[in-house]
Formats: sequence, structure tokens, C-alpha cells
Amino acid sequence: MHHLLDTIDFGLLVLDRDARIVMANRWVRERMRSVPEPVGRRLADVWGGSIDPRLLFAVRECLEFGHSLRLSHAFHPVPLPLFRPGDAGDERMRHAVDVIATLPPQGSPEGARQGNGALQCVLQIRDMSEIARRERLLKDQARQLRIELQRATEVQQELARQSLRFRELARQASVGLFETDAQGQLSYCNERCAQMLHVDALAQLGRHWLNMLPGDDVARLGPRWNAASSAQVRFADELCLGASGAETWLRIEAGPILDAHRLPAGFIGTVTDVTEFREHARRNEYRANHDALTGLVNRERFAERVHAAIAEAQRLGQRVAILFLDLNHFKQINDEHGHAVGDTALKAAAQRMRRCLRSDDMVARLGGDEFAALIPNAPEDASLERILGKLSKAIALPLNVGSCCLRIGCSVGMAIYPDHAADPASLLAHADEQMYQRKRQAHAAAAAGAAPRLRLVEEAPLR
Ligand SMILES: Nc1nc2c(ncn2[C@@H]2O[C@H](COP(=O)(O)OP(=O)(O)OP(=O)(O)O)[C@@H](O)[C@H]2O)c(=O)[nH]1
Repeated sequence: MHHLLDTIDFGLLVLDRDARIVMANRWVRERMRSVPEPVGRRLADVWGGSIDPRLLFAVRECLEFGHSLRLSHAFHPVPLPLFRPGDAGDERMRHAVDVIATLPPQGSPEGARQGNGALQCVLQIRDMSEIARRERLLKDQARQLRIELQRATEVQQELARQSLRFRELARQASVGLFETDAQGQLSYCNERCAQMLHVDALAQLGRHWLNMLPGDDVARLGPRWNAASSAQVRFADELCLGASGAETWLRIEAGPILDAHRLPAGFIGTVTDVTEFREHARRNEYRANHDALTGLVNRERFAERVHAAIAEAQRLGQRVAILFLDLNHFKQINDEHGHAVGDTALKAAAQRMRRCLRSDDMVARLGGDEFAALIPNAPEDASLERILGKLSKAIALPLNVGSCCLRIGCSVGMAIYPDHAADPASLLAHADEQMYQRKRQAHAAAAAGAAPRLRLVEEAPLR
């Protein structure tokens, strides 16, 4: 019988009514490690204080009252000091003990020895090391999962915070923002965007974003958008809303976005009010090309236009005339009447020149009291001379400024493409030279008394 019990894969300890060990199978013996022969000794004497006291209590309960119970490895990890065979370490084997109250078999020597009806206690011991190891592993994994879950929750909360932040930023942004899906259908549009395009944001969701634009612009921008969308490149254009005079210029830009797999996911777009910017640009361009005092084009712009006119004339076999006009004794007006009066005289001279010429002709202020005119598709010489005379007369007309009446003369020179030169600078130099010769002659004649010197200043006529 004992031989059979030695083959089973769990431990068996049988205790008699006095808690003396009457049998310990091989499984137990192999795990007792250098403990003297246990049979015939009490459990507490074999292992002393190394036994979990709860086991001793359970054994007593069993022998006195017939209670069976289990000391689970989870709550009482090592009821007995047992060690795994072959394991040299000090760590005790994790095990569970079933404390079972039994009666010795009828007619057995044990029964005979103990007397009828006396309980004996069987301790059934199972190795729980592997289960405990797995439990530890599972606990570790559960702890790790809890940490990861906590982290994921935090990340999710942070994402939600960020999303809220971005939504709020987008809501309060001064530029319009919109988002489309890969088909160009509107998936988001902030209030500013809807406000600038005069649309109801909610009603537009799910529709193609181009529907937010006026019909004419859809027709104009549609093909360009389709090209940008299929090539997945940036799209940008400007459009004008509102009636003339109160118009608003909007710049629309949209760039492609990719999803997590780097596939086209749609476009993110901005709508910016560029009305003021365009107005600034227009003003800056005007300033760069015009003289602030007279409003005429400046020397640089004039040179460009002469250049273009020569190119055109070359192509069409036409002539181009350049007039160079300089006011006579202008310094004297400044000196005698002040700079403000001089300015008024310059503005008047500019206006008079403008009025003498056709709208196709260009009048420029080259600087100081020097003016120039460009006559593209110039007529024959006689007509040009007539224009020169008309100009001189118009400039010399009396000019009332405050209490004085000014009379300002001028000297004019002319150069003709292709007769005198073929480039703007040489033409202007030729006209300047001719003007200068005439001025010298006029000054000399006036000095010699041969020509009446124009009176510069008179009293203004009474009105
Ligand atoms: N009021 C005013 N004067 C200017 C302005 N620009 C230049 N001037 C003046 O215009 C005068 C030009 O004089 P000049 O052309 O050198 O001489 P001028 O007195 O006209 O004499 P001639 O040309 O030889 O007949 C100078 O006194 C400059 O100071 C301007 O914007 N406003």
C-alpha cells in the first residue's frame, strides 16, 4: 500500500488522533530537505516553528471535530517548509494543503491501534509553484495592462483637450478655415469662413466646398481645383465679393492632407480677407510709379512706357515723339512767393500739359520743374510743332495763386524715334539738349532785349 502511495504525484501525510505522523509518502519526503525521520513524531516536532500555525490549528479542528478544509496557496503560501527537489535555493515550494478528516479503514492496523471511531487526519499537499508563477505573471500582466490603460486614458484625455483647444482656436481665428474629405466635400468650416463667404456653415457640410463660392467663381475655379485635387498639390486663388466700391477680396488657399497610411485624406483650406492688402499694394505701386505732388507718372515709369512705345512702333512701323519741358525761372517763384506757391504752379503746369495732349499720350514729371510727354504713333513734324506751341502757350497762361497772378514760361525740346535715337535714354537726352538750346536762346534774347522777357509776377486782376 505504501509502495503505491509513493508513486502518486502529490504529497500525503497521515496523522493519527494524537497528530503523530503515521505515514509520509515519497513525494513529501523528497521535499522535506534534511528533516529527521517523521513517522511517529508530531507535526510540530518535525518542523517546529517553521509551520504556518494555521495548519496546526486546522489539524486540531480536523481531529477534534472532523472538520475538513483547504489551506489555499493563495492565502497561505507555504503552510509547510517544503522545497522543490533538485532546487538548491532557499525559497520554499508554494503549495496548497487539503486537511481531510477520515476514519481509518475498518480492520486496518491503524484502526485497531486507535480504537473505533477515532478520527485521523490526512494532509493532501499539492505543488502550486507553477500555478503561483503563472498567477504572478498574470498579475504582472494585469498591472502592466492597467498602467497602459491609464496611459491610454491620459493620452485620450490630452487628445480631447487638444481637439477642444484647436476647435476653439479655429472658432476664434480671424481667418476662415475649412476642411474637405478626399472628394472635396466639406467636413468642417469655422464661423469666420462661413461669415466671409456669406454661407450657412451647417448647411454646407457634406456638400462640395466649391458650393460655398458664387456661381461665376465656381465656373472659373472649378477646373483649377480639379487639377490641384487630382495632382494633390496646393491650390490658391483670389476672388472678389460684393458690389464695386464695397468689394471684398478673398484669398483661398488649400493644401492636401494625408491619413495615417499616407494616403490622400482631403484638403485643409484658409480664407483670408486680402482687401486691405490689395489696396496697400495698389497704393504702393501707385507711389512707386507716380509723382506725389502732381499725380503724373515718374521718371522710372515714363522710361518703361517709352521703352514699350518704341517696341510697339518698331513692330508697326510708327514714330514716337518725346517732349522735354522745363519751366523758366521757376526758382524765382519759390524765392519770391514761397515753396507752397511753387507747388501750386507745378501742379497747374502738370494739369495744363495733360489737357493739351490726348489720353493715349503720357505726361510725366521727371523731377523739379522738368516734365516730359510721350506721344506714341506720333503725327508728322508740323503737327508735333503745333503741339509744342500749344503746350508753351498753355503753360504761359496767367495763373492766380492767392493774391498774385503768375506767368510762367517754359522751354520745350523734342526727339523722335526713329529719326533721332532708338532707345529711351538717348531720345530723352536729345529732347533735353534741344530744350536746353532753346532755353539758352530765349534767355539770351531776353537779355539782349530782342524778345520781351515774360513778366513773372503781376497783381491778380480784381474780380
Ligand atoms: N515748389 C517746389 N519747387 C521745387 C520742387 N522741386 C524742385 N523745385 C525747385 O525748382 C527749381 C528749379 O530751378 P531750375 O530749373 O534749376 O532753375 P530755374 O529757376 O527754373 O531756371 P531755368 O530753368 O534756367 O529757367 C529749384 O529752385 C528747385 O528748388 C518742388 O517739388 N516744389
